[in-house]
Amino acid sequence: MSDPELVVHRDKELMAQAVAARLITAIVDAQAARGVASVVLTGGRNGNALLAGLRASPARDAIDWSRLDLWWGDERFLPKGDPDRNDTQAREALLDGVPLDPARVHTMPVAGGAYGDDADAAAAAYAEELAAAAGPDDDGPVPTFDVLMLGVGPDTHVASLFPELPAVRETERTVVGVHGAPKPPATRVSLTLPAIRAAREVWLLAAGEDKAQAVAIALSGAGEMQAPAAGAYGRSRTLWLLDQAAAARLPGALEPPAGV
Ligand SMILES: O=C(O)[C@H](O)[C@@H](O)[C@H](O)[C@H](O)COP(=O)(O)O
Repeated sequence: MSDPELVVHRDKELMAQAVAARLITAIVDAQAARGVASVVLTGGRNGNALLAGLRASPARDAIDWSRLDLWWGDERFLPKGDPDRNDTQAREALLDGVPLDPARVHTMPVAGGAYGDDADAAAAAYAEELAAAAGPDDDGPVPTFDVLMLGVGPDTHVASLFPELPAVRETERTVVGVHGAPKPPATRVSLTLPAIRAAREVWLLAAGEDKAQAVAIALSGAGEMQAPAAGAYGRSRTLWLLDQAAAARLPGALEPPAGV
């Protein structure tokens, strides 16, 4: 478990550019160290904005796209190609524009596909895919992701782990079906906290004043059942990437130095 570190950017546009640059460096470093990099993508506006920023960056050519594994932290359980699916939005923002190896793009199952409308079966299949990718050096049935990104919701949810719903209490399974989510669509598939904590680095993204309270709660010692973002940490690094509006309500002791 690593303690949270905070980086506060002037606004959400600059934050997207800076996180894109940070992600390029992290991928290049992981490929240099281990040959292959693995990244877990997040849905949401900040996640999509940083992918678009990455696509626009000339430094993206430093990445060997054929040696990058992509996974998702959660998915809205909707049919293939649905514009509200996180993977559809990621493809539009970046993935369709770079030479990825399709076998390394691990999208979550679609509704109406092999698992019909059974989100629990879809989750179990994704758990198997993760287990198959885990090697002897990994601690359990999930690969050690290099970077796992999570957008933080205004209610402190991350991935599709919403406060007080059963998914946030899961301690065994690595992926679960989520039913009755307060943010549409109600049915989702999500990594659980134990799977999230398998990552080397967890990056939490929040921008805008509607996130300020959630950020303050999650970083002020709240429990993970009430504030799932508080339970999201990486093995070696937990990085909160914020804009000034989202950082505005942090208690004094947590406030980073001004002027970033
Ligand atoms: O499926 C989803 O809806 C997302 O994965 C969700 O967890 C998102 O990341 C947060 O709600 C933050 O979203 P924004 O960045 O749009 O505020």
